Amino acid sequence: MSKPLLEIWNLCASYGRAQVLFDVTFRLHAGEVMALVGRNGAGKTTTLKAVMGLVSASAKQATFKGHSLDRLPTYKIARLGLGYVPEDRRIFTDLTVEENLETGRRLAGAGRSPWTPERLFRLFPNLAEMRGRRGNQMSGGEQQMLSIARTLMGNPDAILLDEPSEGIAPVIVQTMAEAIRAMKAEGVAVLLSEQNWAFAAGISDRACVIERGEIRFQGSMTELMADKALRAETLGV
Ligand SMILES: Nc1ncnc2c1ncn2[C@@H]1O[C@H](COP(=O)(O)OP(=O)(O)OP(=O)(O)O)[C@@H](O)[C@H]1O
Repeated sequence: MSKPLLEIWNLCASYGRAQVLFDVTFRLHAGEVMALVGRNGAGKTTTLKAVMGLVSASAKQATFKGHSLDRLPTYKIARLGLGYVPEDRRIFTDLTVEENLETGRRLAGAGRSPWTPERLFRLFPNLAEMRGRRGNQMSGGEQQMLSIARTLMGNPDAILLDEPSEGIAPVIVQTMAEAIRAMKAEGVAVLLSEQNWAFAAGISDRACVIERGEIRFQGSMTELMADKALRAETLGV
């Protein structure tokens, strides 16, 4: 397998005196979709935030494209090409879809074709139909897609998506799945934190199972699908 794009070892994090991540270790390879799955409160969001430097880690060894992330502030991590879409949809509600996309624009790395609004509208056809609409007139699912599209405007090599299917209508969940597959086809690696097992299983190549802040499994999605006992114990599915 190719050299990992993102590599995390022994990540530990606490809120006050309560430790919530214990030696979390995983790798994300270029062009793959990996699901970080686990029950409510297992530590998925904290893992993504700690990778991005938004939660301070008591121990962290992380590299992205060979650069150490250990002491970098969040904006520098993002500039290396690691995009992050939090659960709470960071869009500008007073701006239109097109204006929101412009706020995310950054130059693409050498040899890569940059994301443009037109390319993103092919990925998210429903955003194309509302390009002049303001964020505050969009549904939660539409805002979620805009948040992802805006992050792609920064031309990341990989993107961390926190629960993209949460609280959105089933028809939009399907569009979201197609968009994630298309992102992968365009060469963007995706680390997806998810509680929606069916959604994660349908689009991911590999999976990490996190339970009470510890990684219990890392392997192919096919392997995890076959391990009914582990799924029942750690995910309840
Ligand atoms: N700001 C905070 N202060 C204190 N404890 C927190 C904070 N955020 C999360 N926690 C706790 O840390 C643990 C891990 O939470 P985290 O949000 O990372 O889990 P999760 O797997 O993403 O769950 P969810 O799907 O509910 O977001 C939980 O026990 C949670 O209660």
